[in-house]
Amino acid sequence: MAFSSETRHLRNYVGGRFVDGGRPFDVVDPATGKVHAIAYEANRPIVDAAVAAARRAVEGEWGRMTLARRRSMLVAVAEGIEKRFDDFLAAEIADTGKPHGLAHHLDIPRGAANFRVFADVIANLPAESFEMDTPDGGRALNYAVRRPLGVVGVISPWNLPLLLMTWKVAPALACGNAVVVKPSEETPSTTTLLGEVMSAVGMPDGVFNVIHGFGPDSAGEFLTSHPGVRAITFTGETRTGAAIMRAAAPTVKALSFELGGKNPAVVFADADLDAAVAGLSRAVFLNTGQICLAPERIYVERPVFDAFVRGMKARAEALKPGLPEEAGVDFGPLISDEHRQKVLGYYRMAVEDGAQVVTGGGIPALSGEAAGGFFVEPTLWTGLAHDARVCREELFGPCAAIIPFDSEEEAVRMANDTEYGLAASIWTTNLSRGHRVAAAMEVGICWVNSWFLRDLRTAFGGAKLSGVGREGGVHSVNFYSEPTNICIRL
Ligand SMILES: NC(=O)c1ccc[n+]([C@@H]2O[C@H](COP(=O)([O-])OP(=O)(O)OC[C@H]3O[C@@H](n4cnc5c(N)ncnc54)[C@H](O)[C@@H]3O)[C@@H](O)[C@H]2O)c1
Ligand SMILES: O=C/C=C/C=C(\O)C(=O)O
Repeated sequence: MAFSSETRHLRNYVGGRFVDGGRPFDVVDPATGKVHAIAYEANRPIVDAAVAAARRAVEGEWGRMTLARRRSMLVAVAEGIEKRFDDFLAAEIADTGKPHGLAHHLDIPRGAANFRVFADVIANLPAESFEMDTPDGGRALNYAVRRPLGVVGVISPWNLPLLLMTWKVAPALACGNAVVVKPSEETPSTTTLLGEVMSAVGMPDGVFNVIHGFGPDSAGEFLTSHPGVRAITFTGETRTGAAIMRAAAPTVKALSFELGGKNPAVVFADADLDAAVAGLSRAVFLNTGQICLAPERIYVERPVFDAFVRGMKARAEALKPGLPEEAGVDFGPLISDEHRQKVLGYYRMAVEDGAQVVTGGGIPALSGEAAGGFFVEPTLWTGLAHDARVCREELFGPCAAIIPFDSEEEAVRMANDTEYGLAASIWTTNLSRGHRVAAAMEVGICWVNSWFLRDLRTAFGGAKLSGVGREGGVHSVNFYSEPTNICIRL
């Protein structure tokens, strides 16, 4: 599969080779609305074969490999991605329509970085150890060794396809597991390419498997209900997480979920306003708002409210929508027409609920190929009640409601008044306030005077309906392996 002009065929990757079979389905380029690839939906026998291949890998060469060798395989995968950087870039851009610069700076480099980081993390783990008295006056030593879980199912979304998939695959492999990955049906290309890289670097057969398809009654459900899979790691919508939990319950699998959000940002009057406008306009509009960490509610202290809104409006209106490779384009389409209809429905709902539309609210006028793409305008609202539906439900679009507040207490209360709890972003130059408000946020990740600044060793995940568990650094290791305590009478 060279990522050039012709329609690509994305096959399932099982036991170290691409296999025939499965019902074909179209993969659409959201920037043009045109089909650019055909993927093959894995049926139950293909999923069974993938799980069996993964099992054999864990029990075979991969399971017996030294840590040093396993780590060097992870580094080889990172290098393999870098070697085919342009192919990954073209594949990610074709699936998502995102601007070239964004995929170039974020998605593909992070795909490689995820493998390097976990090759390091796994080499630097302390072993737990406790010495104890025995009832007869002797001594015993306890220590724990980590063992892989076995076969791990990875289910990933479409917004940052390579980044979010490798964020799970890399630590799972670092811990000695084998994986069966089901990428989003909207964005199957980079995961398929990773299969080619795995073969090229000599990864043992079955360590990495790819099954394409959908959720219910398709590859996703076959995987999450499979008795041979010991754990499911999932990123996506909260209600999909609930469905996966049900499917996984009869075989009591370990679960790690990174789910939806309705993230708040809080801008205090003492903030560096230019920095807040620059930081939050990036946060709201990057990847066309399709980042789980993006704020969709911005609370602004009243004295700086008007100036903040003016600044955000100017930034929104300076964005240039268009085809990914077009010069100056920094704003891509939404992932699908279906998602666009959902976002536009919320745009209408905001107006019905009394919003003043500061900017946007519709579809940009584009000509040429981009006219067939799934674009919407970057959109900002004021005048919405804090409990309006647009302020409560995740839109996953390039938009935010901007709401004034008068006291720190009120800001904290409104920010936390949500069933989600993924991320928050606080803007202030008051050091004590920054620490205080950050610690009061009911979220998994809180940034102060920044957003989406990532140290991959830190805990990442969501509170409340935004997730189950934490990944990142040792937190990933704690999910993808389990300790066996060994107690030795001395
Ligand atoms: N918390 C995070 O780190 C994080 C990161 C990125 C995206 N997200 C969330 O992801 C959502 C957007 O992504 P999406 O639309 O691809 O999510 P989604 O839940 O629709 O799909 C995610 C994946 O789950 C699969 N799936 C769907 N139904 C399934 C089922 N019943 N059984 C098994 N698999 C099933 C899909 O095919 C896809 O691969 C947003 O809600 C966003 O907030 C969260
Ligand atoms: O859309 C969600 C973005 C999640 C980001 C990460 O999981 C990460 O940076 O590791």
